Amino acid sequence: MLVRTQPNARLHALAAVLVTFAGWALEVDAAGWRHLAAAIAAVWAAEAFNTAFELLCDVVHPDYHPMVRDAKDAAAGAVLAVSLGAAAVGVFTLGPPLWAWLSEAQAANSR
Ligand SMILES: Nc1ncnc2c1ncn2[C@@H]1O[C@H](COP(=O)(O)OP(=O)(O)OP(=O)(O)O)[C@@H](O)[C@H]1O
Repeated sequence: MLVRTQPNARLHALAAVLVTFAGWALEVDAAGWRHLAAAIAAVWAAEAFNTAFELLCDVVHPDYHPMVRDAKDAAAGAVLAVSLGAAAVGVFTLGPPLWAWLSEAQAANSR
């Protein structure tokens, strides 16, 4: 349902697939997989709660209300915060092996 109805969830799904592929290609170790899996799960959980909250708001108060606006904005902010944290986990987990792979490829090219 999330992927079908929420454009952001489709982006999260694409990011999860890309990160999983990168982790496999870069041979991330068990600790790295733990961090990546926790980050991906946290983003999906936040997205699911945000969607549930938006649907509830729309049922309880379909008309415009500044408090509904603020409540929805706060819930969307939570998704953004978790997504930024997940991006940082991705950079710190995939960055070093990616850097090592790029350096190796460059050294092999210059030989
Ligand atoms: N009933 C409402 N009253 C006031 N503002 C609202 C109301 N419904 C939505 N908004 C505003 O519009 C924004 C988008 O709300 P909507 O329910 O369309 O979520 P969405 O487009 O699925 O967003 P998201 O990207 O957070 O999933 C909210 O963050 C809020 O600022």
